[in-house]
Amino acid sequence: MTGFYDEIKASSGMYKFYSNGEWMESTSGKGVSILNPASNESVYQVQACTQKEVDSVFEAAKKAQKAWARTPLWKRAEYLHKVDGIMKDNAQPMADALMNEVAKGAKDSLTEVIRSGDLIAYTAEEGVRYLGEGMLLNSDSFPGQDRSKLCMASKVPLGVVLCIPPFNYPVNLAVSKIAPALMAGNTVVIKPPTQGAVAATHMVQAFHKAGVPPGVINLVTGRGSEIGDYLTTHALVNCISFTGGDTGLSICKKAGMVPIQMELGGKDVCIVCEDADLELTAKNIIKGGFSYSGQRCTAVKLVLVLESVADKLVSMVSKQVDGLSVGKPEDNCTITPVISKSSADFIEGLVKDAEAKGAKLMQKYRREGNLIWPVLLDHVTPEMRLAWEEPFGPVVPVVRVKTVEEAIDHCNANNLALQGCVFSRDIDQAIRVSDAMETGTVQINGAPARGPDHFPFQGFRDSGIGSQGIKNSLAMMVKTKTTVLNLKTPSYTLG
Ligand SMILES: NC(=O)c1ccc[n+]([C@@H]2O[C@H](COP(=O)([O-])OP(=O)(O)OC[C@H]3O[C@@H](n4cnc5c(N)ncnc54)[C@H](O)[C@@H]3O)[C@@H](O)[C@H]2O)c1
Repeated sequence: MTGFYDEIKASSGMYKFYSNGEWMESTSGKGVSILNPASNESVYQVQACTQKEVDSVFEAAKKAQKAWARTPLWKRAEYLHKVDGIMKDNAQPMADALMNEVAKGAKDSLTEVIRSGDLIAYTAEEGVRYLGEGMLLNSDSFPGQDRSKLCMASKVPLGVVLCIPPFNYPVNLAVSKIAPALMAGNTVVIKPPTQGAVAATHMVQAFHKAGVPPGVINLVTGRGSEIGDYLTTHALVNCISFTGGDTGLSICKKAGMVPIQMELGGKDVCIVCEDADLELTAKNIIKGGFSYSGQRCTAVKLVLVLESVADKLVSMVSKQVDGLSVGKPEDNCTITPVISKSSADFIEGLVKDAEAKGAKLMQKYRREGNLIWPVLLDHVTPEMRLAWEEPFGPVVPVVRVKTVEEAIDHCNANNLALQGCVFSRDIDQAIRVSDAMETGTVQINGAPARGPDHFPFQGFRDSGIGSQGIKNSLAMMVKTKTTVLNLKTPSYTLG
């Protein structure tokens, strides 16, 4: 009996890439090893695709696009609903891959797959309504015009969309690009992160099994640093949808005349006012700062607390940090090994810098391989790197401020401006602070979060271009086309 995922793997054990409806092995004969963050040992191998293979997937995507755009909207939605069901029915191996590649807790790995299915289904539902709507404009509303021109504005596909997700949500942040792109009549080429590539490969099998036509979805694997530039500057790319870190800034500089969607890094601040509910605040700092070891773009990455309540808050948060579970993703620990040795070294560098400059570590710093025990750092000052840089690890710095304005100024002085949050019992004050914070989203009395996935989601300044969230993502996957009907004589509807 053959299994659902059998064909995505070669007899050598290496995972295949997917081009024009077929699972294939690269002619390079080379693989890219994927290291398990817990052991730093190779756990999977994916194909190191060649530039010629990149060309062929783009050609397949381009060739398939017109026929896909001609497929009725309801039918595209039907395919996506089918993918949702198939993904959920075959979720466990995909979740296992996530656990092995990116050390995400077992339960959270499964949740990512299920949430991704939900996102696909919601996008199909929203897509049939949103994309089905156009606009009719009459010329006589503009000064000096009569009603002899009728303008029909409709939403048309962009063409081939290149989707590049990051390691921390390689399935969810892939489908958040793929589903709106496909609904809008585009075809896609996906380049998953190296760690996360096997989970993404499993995900593509759900599209294959749902009968999505050849060329509509394609997947290439290889090191971003090796084929990344070739992909993003490819002549057949019509849109780049990217989520990741600083790499996005350099992609923006190199990309040509194509729409770009960027969801980049964050330094999400948590402003704690004097009248905040400290129990609620502490709970949210723990959840926001430490879940998935702080490797979330929306993790709380800096607490800015008013001096008068700082001692109490720090003590409450610190007690809960002591109670966090640390260990293996298989055991559903909150704190698991961070993605790589270089990431662990980077985080350690930030902690050591802060310690050397006088920050008070509330927990003893401890590291074994890529596993870093959670640590809260009090008395962090603007001279320390941790006050500004994104650790992407289980490390939360606290800066004590004299006024709310000082906290707002710190927030706005950072080029990273994804999300932030403010805790206050006074809703007028909370709104005032929220309005003054120049970040893409501000949560009032709650931790930063991307979900639910239909909420608009965007970063300001170096944190992004464009707005995602299901409806906004659909809007970014189309361009406007207008058809103007010119009448020989003006015509007016009289009722
Ligand atoms: N704003 C958001 O929605 C959001 C969500 C999740 C993660 N992030 C950010 O992502 C970062 C962590 O993820 P990461 O380490 O995977 O980011 P990264 O920038 O290192 O990698 C992101 C993706 O880019 C690929 N890549 C690398 N070099 C490339 C190149 N030259 N051309 C094209 N692609 C290339 C990688 O293979 C990966 O798929 C953090 O900064 C985090 O804040 C942002």
